[in-house]
Order: sequence, then structure tokens, then C-alpha cells
Amino acid sequence: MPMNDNSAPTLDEQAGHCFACGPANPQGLHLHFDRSEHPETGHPTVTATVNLTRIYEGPPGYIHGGIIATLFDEAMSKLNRPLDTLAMTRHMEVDYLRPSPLYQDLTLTATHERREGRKLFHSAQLHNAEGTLLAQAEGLFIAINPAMIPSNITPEKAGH
Ligand SMILES: CCCCCCCCCC(=O)SCCNC(=O)CCNC(=O)[C@H](O)C(C)(C)COP(=O)(O)OP(=O)(O)OC[C@H]1O[C@@H](n2cnc3c(N)ncnc32)[C@H](O)[C@@H]1OP(=O)(O)O
Repeated sequence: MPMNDNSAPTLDEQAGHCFACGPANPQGLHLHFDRSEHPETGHPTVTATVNLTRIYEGPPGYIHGGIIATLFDEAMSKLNRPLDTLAMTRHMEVDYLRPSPLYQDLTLTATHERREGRKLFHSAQLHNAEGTLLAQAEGLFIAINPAMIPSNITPEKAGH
């Protein structure tokens, strides 16, 4: 495993098994986000294209609502890095406006809205290819002490 200069795992290495974005998780979603700035506010924005199979089905033909929440949680969490902040989700609200179809390219976006001390407020949306808003979320992330994140997780230490 590649290491940084201190031979300690980097944050990306620590997060390699993240269910939503980790490349090392064989059962994960392997989401990839492009980062930019919001054209009006200049705040960090991220975008990903998602196209999910029946593994993630809830209602027949549609994505499970819990997976949609996962998409939003992950997209909003990706805004913390450009804000130079290590943070975890404290609160999230999801509006499911239309069923979100499987086997179609959908656009997942998230934008940083504002910061109040340790509190980071983000928003996220899921659109179909026609531009219809399918679901949306608001999230509160709290900046944490990096010491909260263990540097070496093994099955033995996780109790498996
Ligand atoms: C981290 C690196 C890797 C990134 C991976 C990203 C993965 C994707 C993101 C995730 O899924 S993270 C996993 C899910 N989240 C968690 O497991 C977090 C579990 N919760 C905690 O560990 C603690 O609650 C946390 C460290 C987040 C915060 O605990 P604290 O005790 O430091 O803060 P507190 O609970 O007092 O809340 C902080 C502030 O939020 C405020 N707050 C809480 N709920 C609120 C609400 N609903 N609306 C507005 N404000 C709210 C609360 O009042 C308070 O305001 P003040 O600081 O002004 O007093």
C-alpha cells in the first residue's frame, strides 16, 4: 500500500473501503466526482453521473431510497475536502420527489451553502437526463478531530 512521507496511511487510503466512493470496496458504488465552483457563489460544487443496476433496487425498476440517501450523503461529504475540513454527517433531510430509475444516467450534484463555525451546511440534488429533479437533500456536517478516524482497520480489530 502506498504511504505518505510519514509511512502513515493517507486519508484517501483510510477511506479506500468507503461504500460509496472507495476503489478498494468490491461491493461499493465506486462513485467518481468532478469538482468545480458554483458559478454564482464560487462555493465548491461536485457532480457525478450514476447509473445503477437492480442490486440497488427498491420499488421495481427504481433505486432504493436508502441508496439515494447514500448518494446524497457521499456527494455532500465530497465538499468538505475543498473546504479543507474533515467532517462527518450530523443531520440530513431527503425529499423524494419522483421515483429514481435504474439503468439510466442520472446526475448527482452537491453544493456548499454556508459555514457557521464547525457546522457546514450543504445541499444536493439528483436529476434525470431530461433535467427533471428526482430528489434533493440538505445536510449538516460537523468538523471533527482527525484523531476520530482510525488509521488501520483490520477484520480482527473490527471484531470479524
Ligand atoms: C471523515 C473522513 C472520511 C469521510 C467519509 C465520508 C463518508 C460519508 C459521510 C458519512 O456518512 S459520515 C458517517 C455518518 N455520520 C456519523 O456517523 C456521525 C456520528 N455523529 C458523531 O460522531 C457526532 O455527532 C459528531 C462528531 C458529528 C458531532 O458531535 P459533537 O458532539 O461534536 O457535536 P454536536 O452533536 O453537539 O453537534 C454540533 C452542532 O450541530 C448542531 N446541530 C445538531 N443537529 C442539528 C440540526 N438538525 N440542525 C442544526 N444544527 C444542529 C448542534 O446544536 C451543535 O451546535 P453548536 O456547536 O452550536 O452547539
